Amino acid sequence: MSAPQIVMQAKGLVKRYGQVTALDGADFELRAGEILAVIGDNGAGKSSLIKCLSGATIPDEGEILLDGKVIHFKSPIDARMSGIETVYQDLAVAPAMTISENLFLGRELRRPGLLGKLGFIDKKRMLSESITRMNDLKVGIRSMTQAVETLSGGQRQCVAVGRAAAFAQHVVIMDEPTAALGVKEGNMVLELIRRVRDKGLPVVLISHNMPHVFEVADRIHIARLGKRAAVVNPKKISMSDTVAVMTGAKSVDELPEEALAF
Ligand SMILES: Nc1ncnc2c1ncn2[C@@H]1O[C@H](COP(=O)(O)OP(=O)(O)OP(=O)(O)O)[C@@H](O)[C@H]1O
Repeated sequence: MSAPQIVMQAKGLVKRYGQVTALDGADFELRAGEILAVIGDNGAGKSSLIKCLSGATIPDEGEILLDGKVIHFKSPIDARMSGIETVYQDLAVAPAMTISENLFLGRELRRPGLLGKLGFIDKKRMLSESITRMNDLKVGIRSMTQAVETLSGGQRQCVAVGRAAAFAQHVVIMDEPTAALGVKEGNMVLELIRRVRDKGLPVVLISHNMPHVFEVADRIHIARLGKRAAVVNPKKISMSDTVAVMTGAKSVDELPEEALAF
């Protein structure tokens, strides 16, 4: 079998907040075409890891590589410019704006301006592009001119995920995208996450929801005490063994070799 293509990698990340060491030499590896779930107990360092990968925080030590090249993100804008889109837990959508306006929030399309000036916002083009991009991902929302506040929680989450997927060139990172959703809505978002992967974008999925993780993940990165404790294959390990490693009740050495997916 040929070696998997590594899209994003982190080696020995350290992040300290005063006395607290949130990341204590954490490694990370995202492969092309996969959904990589990142799980861990509260305080294991998941958010800190994701913040380093998405440019929201700068690690104190260690390095991050994109397509094999070392990168130094100084802000989330740097990460975005490199094709990494993040869907945050607190859903950065503007409720009173339409779906189309939300999709292009912060990157509005404009008509060419006169004398080199910035032109007016091109709502028509934004609308037609929104329809194309959302149809592409099969997000079944009838009208892109609907205000986001008229949507259900699951549909709003689909807009947030769809927005990230529509603009990401490299990687989509999602922080708890199915938290606070009902069963049907959660499934709708999981379906969309699969479509994002199948479109060719690798996905990093941070989640506490083990059934969801086992349903969609190709590999599971287990974070523990600021490190990567293991990467496991959800098809070869039980949920209870995964949780046992996550909580420290079981050591990685106790797992059968086939369960590991480093
Ligand atoms: N801005 C901060 N200031 C101080 N301590 C922080 C900060 N951010 C994180 N920490 C600490 O770093 C450790 C790791 O936190 P982090 O949020 O990365 O973990 P997590 O796995 O995402 O946890 P959770 O599942 O609870 O969100 C925790 O002990 C946390 O209290």
